[in-house]
Amino acid sequence: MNETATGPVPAIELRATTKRFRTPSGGVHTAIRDLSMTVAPGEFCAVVGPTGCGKSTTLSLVSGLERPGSGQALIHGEPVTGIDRRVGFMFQTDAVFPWKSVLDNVAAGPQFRGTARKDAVESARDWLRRVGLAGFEDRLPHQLSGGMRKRVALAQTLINEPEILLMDEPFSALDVQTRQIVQDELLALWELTRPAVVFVTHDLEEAIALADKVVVLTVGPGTVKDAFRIDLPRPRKVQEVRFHPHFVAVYERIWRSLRDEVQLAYERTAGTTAAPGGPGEPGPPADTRTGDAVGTGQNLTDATKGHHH
Ligand SMILES: Nc1ncnc2c1ncn2[C@@H]1O[C@H](COP(=O)(O)OP(=O)(O)OP(=O)(O)O)[C@@H](O)[C@H]1O
Repeated sequence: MNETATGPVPAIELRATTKRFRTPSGGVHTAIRDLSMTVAPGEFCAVVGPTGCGKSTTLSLVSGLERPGSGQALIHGEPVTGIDRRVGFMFQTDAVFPWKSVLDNVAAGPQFRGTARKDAVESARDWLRRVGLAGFEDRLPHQLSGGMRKRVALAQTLINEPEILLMDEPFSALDVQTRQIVQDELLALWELTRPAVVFVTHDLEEAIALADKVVVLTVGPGTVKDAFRIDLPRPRKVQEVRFHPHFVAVYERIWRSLRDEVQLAYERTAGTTAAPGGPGEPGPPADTRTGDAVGTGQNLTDATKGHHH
């Protein structure tokens, strides 16, 4: 797919955004530099990159929590000027009211947006059923398992029917089995309303299993290094898609791009005496060819077919 100008207006667009923060010591830290990317309406985009490269900062520009120092963040072609009701969030930590029941937590969003309590509660019941929590409406959040709390968070976010869904490592605190279940639930629910998604993760397997497109950021200040199209069939089950014949090839291709950045980030934090072998290779054993890192970011590589444009 060609990402440039002529297509429909992207749901999300970052145009050459740069973001600098003041550091406690009075210096300036550039978190992202000249970062450009787009997400089409209904597209599921995962963003991977080494620690500290600016993934969360990128999300905060889309959410309106932060403004770019230069460049532009756009939603449906309009500059982001603040928190937008069309945007939903899900973060690593759950944003629940601990003193409210599960039902009231899920109903809170629509009520805040002006829906009458009765309708909000009815809709919350529907969403709790969809995430498999019928019967748990009266529990308090702390009376649920971590996986169940994630489902509450999903219901809480999706009940507002966001056109854009921003997720910052939402499942990283879960054990592997629970994570896979909740990932499948996310995909099934996403299919219902198809928001445009930006999903930040450290886990390349998760990124590929979920996304239509995986964007690799460079070591900080982050900018887009590569973007890979993931042409695995949908609907997907994350456990099954891992065994798709293309999956390992896709993984290797993207890891080759990501690996150098991870290595650089590691060497920075380890000083000049980086341990040989560095951070190691997560995931499937790769047939390790070194270093044919590609392109300058704006090209979209079809990871399943292996062309670099
Ligand atoms: N409000 C802030 N003030 C100062 N520096 C910040 C601020 N927010 C982020 N940074 C710095 O900007 C850089 C990018 O941070 P960010 O959280 O976006 O990275 P990340 O890729 O999400 O990291 P991780 O993968 O570790 O979660 C980091 O060096 C961070 O310390």
